[in-house]
Amino acid sequence: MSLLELEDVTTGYNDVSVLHDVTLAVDRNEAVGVIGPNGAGKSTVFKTIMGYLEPWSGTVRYGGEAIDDAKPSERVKLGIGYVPQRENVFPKMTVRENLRMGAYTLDSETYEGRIQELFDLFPRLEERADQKVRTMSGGEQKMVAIARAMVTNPDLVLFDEPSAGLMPKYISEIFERIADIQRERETAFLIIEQNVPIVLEHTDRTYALRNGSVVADRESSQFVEQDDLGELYLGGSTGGD
Ligand SMILES: Nc1ncnc2c1ncn2[C@@H]1O[C@H](COP(=O)(O)OP(=O)(O)OP(=O)(O)O)[C@@H](O)[C@H]1O
Repeated sequence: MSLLELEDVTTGYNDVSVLHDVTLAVDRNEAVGVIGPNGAGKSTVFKTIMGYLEPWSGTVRYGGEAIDDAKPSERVKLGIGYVPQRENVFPKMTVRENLRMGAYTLDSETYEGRIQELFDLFPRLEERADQKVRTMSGGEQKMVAIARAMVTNPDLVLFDEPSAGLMPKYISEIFERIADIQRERETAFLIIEQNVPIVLEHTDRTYALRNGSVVADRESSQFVEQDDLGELYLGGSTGGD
């Protein structure tokens, strides 16, 4: 049984459908990428998983149970973490205060233990625990955003464009931390990326979306070997494989 499953999900905004029969799964401790051109529906997939959008048809299951009726906050309690692409930190607050904001569902004893575990995972954040986040580098701010999503000890983290706005060396560092988290916490990741080579290098499997449909679902290494990425991205292929 997969940790997360979307089965034949169709949804959209107002009366315009954006996703068409999207079927997607993430197993425990798996890193899965979602790629596709602008407007393909990647963020819409995330909004549907978090419960900000309801499926018009189809189902979202987590741990084998349908969660279509669960509010976003209930999905966080079930174990789904989310790192949005923008506005993912509180810039005027310190690192510690940002982590506290991620912990609103925890009692204070659990929270203190959790924070120490996170500081062990992100030593640079412990050194800067009392620094205001807006004074930190882009890479460090992204570390804060990941750590904040990890406070509730999720089994699955949705990560919207880890590489956005970062220099290459920070991008590598972010993906190394994701790999550390996977290794140490057995957390699964579902990652939207515009930086296709990076996501294919760092994930086990990847879905390609185009016009709201899944046009390919393969082991990430297979995308590189099959050499049809340009075609999938720019059009020409309409079927799955
Ligand atoms: N709140 C909204 N109201 C109406 N339409 C929307 C809304 N959000 C997204 N859309 C539309 O849904 C489609 C898919 O958008 P989505 O943001 O999911 O794509 P994306 O693949 O994440 O794109 P990008 O890579 O540019 O972020 C687009 O046509 C977009 O205009």
